[in-house]
Amino acid sequence: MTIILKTEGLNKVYRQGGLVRARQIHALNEVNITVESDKPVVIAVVGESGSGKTTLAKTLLRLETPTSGRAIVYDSVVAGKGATPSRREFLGLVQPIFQNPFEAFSRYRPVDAYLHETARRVAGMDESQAEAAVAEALHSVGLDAVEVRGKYSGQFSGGELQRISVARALIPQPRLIVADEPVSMIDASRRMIIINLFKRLRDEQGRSFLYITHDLATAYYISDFVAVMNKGQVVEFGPARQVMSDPQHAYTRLLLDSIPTIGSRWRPRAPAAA
Ligand SMILES: Nc1ncnc2c1ncn2[C@@H]1O[C@H](COP(=O)(O)OP(=O)(O)OP(=O)(O)O)[C@@H](O)[C@H]1O
Repeated sequence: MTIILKTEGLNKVYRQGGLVRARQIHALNEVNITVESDKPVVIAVVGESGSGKTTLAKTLLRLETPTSGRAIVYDSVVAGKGATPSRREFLGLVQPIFQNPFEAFSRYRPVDAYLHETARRVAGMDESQAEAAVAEALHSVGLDAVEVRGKYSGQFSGGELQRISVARALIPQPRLIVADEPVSMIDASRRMIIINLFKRLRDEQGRSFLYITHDLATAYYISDFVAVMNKGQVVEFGPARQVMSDPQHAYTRLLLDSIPTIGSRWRPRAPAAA
């Protein structure tokens, strides 16, 4: 089996304030999760604001250095002690999708220029390979390269622009895509298009996803595994169905109960009286 994602004693401590009133924030506190599988998976990371989800994403994306511990993606140590891949190898292994697609693309540069740049610089393609890869990536997210060509971010809806972000992330053919709140800025009616796209890319292209969200309903719908975070710790981790339908930790139950309709449906019913 392949180690799709493993974190070993991952810690991230931020220091805030001056010398006198310095404060330590344990954004990640001994995070240990292991996902081994022969098939690509979607791993959801849920938890309330400030629980450490984004810090975990940033650590896996090498945007933050862990204070201690390490992270492994597809059998390769990507963060912490012993991290080996070069920047280019790393970008061919892990790619990000961020929350706000309007921030990912400048208003003054056509969006396809970003896709071409990724193909040339990250994937090392020549012009004609890049042209073909951009067209193929846009096609896999349901868009037509001819219709996207030369257009600016303001000419797309949030949902379309997020699909273009996904297309950009696909160009280097990464094994894992880290998506931090990828649908929270998108019109509610369009969110499922992105969520179903992740599912399709998992099943048809073999991409795995780390899906960070506040939204337990989509986490339940899409994910194979769920990690529940609270105050920098993973308080519950396991197969999605098990975690959501039979939560073991009080915090997970609290989280599920905070969405009454979903929580009541997911929680096991009390056994009927004999
Ligand atoms: N650069 C930083 N410097 C200091 N503290 C930080 C920094 N980044 C995050 N933190 C703190 O680390 C903790 C975890 O933050 P993080 O952004 O990972 O949480 P989150 O679960 O992603 O929250 P949200 O759902 O609101 O995005 C919070 O207490 C946050 O204030």
